[in-house]
Amino acid sequence: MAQNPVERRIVVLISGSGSNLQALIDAQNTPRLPHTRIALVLSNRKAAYGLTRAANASPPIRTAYLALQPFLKANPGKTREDYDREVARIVVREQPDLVVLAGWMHVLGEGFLDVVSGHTVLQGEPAPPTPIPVINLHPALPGAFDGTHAIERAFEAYQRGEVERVGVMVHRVIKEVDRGEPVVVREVPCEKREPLESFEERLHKAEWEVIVEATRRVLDEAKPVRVSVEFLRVARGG
Ligand SMILES: Nc1nc2c(c(=O)[nH]1)N[C@@H](CN(C=O)c1ccc(C(=O)N[C@@H](CCC(=O)O)C(=O)O)cc1)CN2
Ligand SMILES: NCC(=O)N[C@@H]1O[C@H](COP(=O)([O-])[O-])[C@@H](O)[C@H]1O
Repeated sequence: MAQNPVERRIVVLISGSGSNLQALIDAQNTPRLPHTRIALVLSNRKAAYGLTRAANASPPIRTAYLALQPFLKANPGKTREDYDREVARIVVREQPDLVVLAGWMHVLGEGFLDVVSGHTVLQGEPAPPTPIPVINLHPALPGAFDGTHAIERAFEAYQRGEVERVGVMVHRVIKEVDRGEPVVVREVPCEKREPLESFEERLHKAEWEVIVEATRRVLDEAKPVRVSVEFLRVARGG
């Protein structure tokens, strides 16, 4: 009797519209992302539409909100590192197999990274049994346009002839921003003199594929799942 595949759990961190979160929601428990469930969506912006996407999912996905400035105001004397540790506490409680940064616009410091890697144990919380991998979606190719507004910066550099290639990547998250090992890299075509909007539309479509592919790849490293023929048949509405 084949064992029931072990479910893989992911936590997704967002700050905005959540179109990449939506790609993950839609891919859950399909052959693209088998036996995988989003356990929690955490946003650092209350108005992030991604929170609505999570609530509207079927079944609904639990959400949480924690922003840096309100946290500091509510906890006088606490620091950014304390905030990062609180983010880690929220995440680790879900016992995820993977954390995906899908438009999460906050640089995570050692307060977060040391907890999810198991190097630091939070008081009153069990340490994760194994280091929890963290990956980030970034709208640029490795080694260029680190940080925010990368789409616009890369697009303008291409139009000025300063770069010949643009694209998206998902990389592992380390302390150095956008310098972690690439997991999936996808070049996105760009046309000279095309409007930014048409490039952005093409780039986002690539992101929605790359984020699912990268999530599957990293999950399979730790908990490989062979998709059963029966699962495929049911998934295809057979
Ligand atoms: N330790 C890491 N943290 C994060 C990484 C990473 O690679 N290592 N990736 C980023 C995502 N990101 C680009 O891909 C990115 C997001 C935000 C910033 C940034 O400068 N944020 C400012 C606040 C900006 C704002 O609120 O609009 C900040 O954190 O002070 C840089 C890069 C996610 N985190
Ligand atoms: N530096 C990180 C960064 O710029 N991330 C970018 O935020 C957007 C989130 O869109 P979404 O909220 O619709 O998923 C995406 O374009 C992603 O590449």
